[in-house]
Amino acid sequence: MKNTAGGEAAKRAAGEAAAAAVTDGDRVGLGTGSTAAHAIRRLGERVADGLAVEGVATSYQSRALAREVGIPLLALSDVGRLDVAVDGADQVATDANALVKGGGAAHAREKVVAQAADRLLVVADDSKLAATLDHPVPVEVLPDALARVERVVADAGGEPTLRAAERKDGPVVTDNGNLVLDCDFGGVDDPASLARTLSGVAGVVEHGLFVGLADAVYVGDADGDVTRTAP
Ligand SMILES: O=C[C@H](O)[C@H](O)[C@H](O)COP(=O)(O)O
Repeated sequence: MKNTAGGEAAKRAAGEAAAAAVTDGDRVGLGTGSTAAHAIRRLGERVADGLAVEGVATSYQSRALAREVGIPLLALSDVGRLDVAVDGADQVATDANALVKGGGAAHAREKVVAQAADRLLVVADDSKLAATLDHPVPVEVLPDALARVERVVADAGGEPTLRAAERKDGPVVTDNGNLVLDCDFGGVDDPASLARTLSGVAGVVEHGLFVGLADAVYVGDADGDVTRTAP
């Protein structure tokens, strides 16, 4: 669904619905990706109409978009608490309790923002829902720890693939200067347990399993309808 007109309508509907839940005076985490971008654009329109918010970007991309649409920005490094964050996901468990994120390699900053926010609003089109998470889990890795992390992931039953750059020879390098392993574990029956395992490995900067962080999930469909669910 990602590049279809229906997919785009679904993403827009979800993003704009979550942007409507931001209130005057909020400090807002601005997620990364094509769905969060719709929320950022809508927030920019609301700022132009007088909404007073301050944004904290999760990536180069979301910072550039927020500047373009006129959202005042604070640096993530200066902010310890946010009122709300709006962010996308690569896959969402139907019980809304666990997500896979990091398709754009922004999940480390996204998780800092998600944990800092009083409310995390997740936005997604309906193709992202899954009863069992089976999307490869992005793992951001210190370059020197690559071989070690690959080994641990394999021992845990995963198949790690170093993410390759497009239009550049070699690997993706994150905004933080690290590498990304996309780790295919098949179906993840216990996301919390896998999250603990990955977090315990030295050299793992952050992984893309977000467990128990979402406060609401806005799911859009091709007709532009949005369902809001909470775990
Ligand atoms: O690193 C990127 C983020 O986690 C994105 O929020 C995620 O990949 C979803 O992106 P999109 O809305 O473009 O599918």
